[in-house]
Formats: sequence, C-alpha cells, structure tokens
Amino acid sequence: MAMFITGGAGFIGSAFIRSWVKRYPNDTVINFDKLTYAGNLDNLAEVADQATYQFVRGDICDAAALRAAIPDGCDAIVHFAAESHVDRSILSAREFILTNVLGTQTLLDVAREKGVKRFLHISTDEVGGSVPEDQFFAEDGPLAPSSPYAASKAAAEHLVRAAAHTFGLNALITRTSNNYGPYQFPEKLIPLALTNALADRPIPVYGDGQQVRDWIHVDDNCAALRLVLEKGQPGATYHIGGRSPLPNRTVLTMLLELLGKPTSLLTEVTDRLGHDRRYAVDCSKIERELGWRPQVAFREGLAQTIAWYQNNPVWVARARSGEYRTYYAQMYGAL
Ligand SMILES: Cc1cn([C@H]2C[C@H](O)[C@@H](COP(=O)(O)OP(=O)(O)O[C@H]3O[C@H](CO)[C@@H](O)[C@H](O)[C@H]3O)O2)c(=O)[nH]c1=O
Repeated sequence: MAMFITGGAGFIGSAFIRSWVKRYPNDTVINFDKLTYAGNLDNLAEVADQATYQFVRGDICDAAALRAAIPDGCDAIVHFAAESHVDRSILSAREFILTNVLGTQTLLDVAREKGVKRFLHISTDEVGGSVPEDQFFAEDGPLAPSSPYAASKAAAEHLVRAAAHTFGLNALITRTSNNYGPYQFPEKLIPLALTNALADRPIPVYGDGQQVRDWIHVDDNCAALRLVLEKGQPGATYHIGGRSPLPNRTVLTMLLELLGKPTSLLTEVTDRLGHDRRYAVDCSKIERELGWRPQVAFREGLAQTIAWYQNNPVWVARARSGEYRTYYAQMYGAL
C-alpha cells in the first residue's frame, strides 16, 4: 500500500506513522509536513531510516507541492495537518483558516486529480461545541463550533463531505477527543502542566478548572484510526473517545500526585475566551460497527506519559525553547 500522511511530524500524526510502519513495514509511507512550531522530526527517529518511509517538507496550501509528492495510484491519504491550538486561534485565526480550510480544500482537489482511493480526514469533537451535562454529541448531531479553531475544523469537514458527495471521493471522517501521551508539544494542558511541574513552575488553571474533557491515550486513538481506515464505511463519520471524562482540576491534581509535587502549583488564571465547558462524544458507533474500545486506563496512561517526559529532558528542553523550529528554518528555509 502507498500512504500519504499530512502533518506526520505532529503529535498524533507521528504516533500514527510509527504505529503503521511497525505493523506494515512494506507499505510506502510519505510524510508531508510543513514543520511549523509544533512539527518535530525527532518524533519519527525510529522510522526515519526505513527505506519505505519518506519525509517531504511542504504546505498543504501548495497544490504544486502536493502534486509532486502524492504518488499516482496512492491508496490512502490520512489528513492530520492542522493548526490545532485553541488559544492560538483566539489570538489570530488567520493561519487556522489558511491551513485547516484552504489547505484541506487544496488537498481534496489534488487527491481527486490523483485518483486517491481513500481519504481519512482527522477532525475533532470540538466541532459539536459545548455539550450540556448528561448529553452526548453523536455523529449525526448538529455542528456548533465555538472557537475559531473549531469553526475552521467544522468548515474543513463540510468540504470533505462536499467532495465525497459531489465527486464521489471515498472519504471518512473521525472526530477524536483530547489526546495525551509521549511527544505532545508542551502547549496542550497535560504536557504543559507536566513540564511546568517538573521545573517547579506554576500551572495555569483557566477559570474554575471544572471544564470537562474526555482524555484518550494517543495509542488508543491510533488503533481506532487504523481500524477506520481499513474497515470504516465509505462516507461515514466515527467518534473516537477515551471514556475518561474528567474536569481539568482532577486531571491536574492526579498529575501532581503522581509526580509527588504540591497542588500549590495550581494557579487560577483568567479564563479562555468563550471557553467550552464540556465535550462529550458518543462513541457507540465505532464500538458497535468496528469493535473498537479504548484500552489504556487514564491513570496508567498518565503515569506512562509522565515517565516518558521525565526520561526525555532533551526533547522537552528543545520543544520548549523553540530550538527545533530554529533548526528546521535553517535546514529547510522558509516556505
Ligand atoms: C493549555 C491550558 C489549557 N487549560 C484548559 C483548557 C481546556 O479546558 C483544557 C484542555 O486544553 P487544551 O490542552 O488547550 O485542549 P483543548 O482546548 O481541549 O483542545 C484540544 O483537544 C481537542 C479535542 O477535544 C483538539 O481538537 C485540539 O486540537 C486540542 O488542542 O485545559 C488550562 O486550564 N490551562 C492551560 O494552561
């Protein structure tokens, strides 16, 4: 099989590539990534020397670069590339519209030209917006994104569905809840709190810290994505959740307890603008149709993640200082 992965140097994309190459070492895997601040080729060190793996630096808004990189007869595109951080989208939505919306459409256009056989679009539970207590967001529920990030991802989903409907593209969409695990860029809650705590620095708690997120280990997510890619119904959307809905404060308290650090590090700060109170995805469809269930219990997954960050101080220091970014800029130049 020939696979084309966008955003494969990011946290989830790189975990997916590592897991795919491990299972299917004979498949060709092309990783197309812009190497933004969150992209990191060190995440792929264990596959970098495989003859079947290839890295191409490029922007999904660049149709010519995509045409040159996507092989004819490509079996599958898995589209991870996205600006993903909600706080950044509140500061400026421009990059989110460019990459998540225009980039997705450009990729869809080239995928069609190239006759790509299957297109898996990675979306988010945030497209459903904040979900009231005791309710769940199902695949056929209305889209109600609240942040500029979520709105850009909802727009991207509509474009994928439009390409499937209008041109018969064999597309699937997954919406995953909050991922955590090794190699996550330390801007997201868990790696930010973890790396701050390791340095005895305060941990910012937005508002009252009672916002609920459903945590899924990235390995569980990758197992679900592989299954959807291989066995999902063409045109279908699948929700992927961790069955670990927890308030942020509970997550942070558990993290500090596992680290043996005091809860006095938790520091309430001004809330995120328009902060969604609760995400809750109904995952019964993927469980029923594809027999998938998350395997990693949150506390164990968190302990394993903590150990990874403790054992990889160089990766952490480089990611936090922006050193990778400077290095890639020198190595590849500006795009
Ligand atoms: C960074 C940070 C976050 N928070 C809060 C905000 C949220 O309620 C929760 C998690 O924040 P974040 O790690 O930024 O993740 P969140 O906004 O839920 O979005 C994530 O999860 C989504 C899936 O739900 C993905 O689509 C997004 O790409 C990903 O960024 O913790 C804090 O209280 N303090 C912080 O310093």
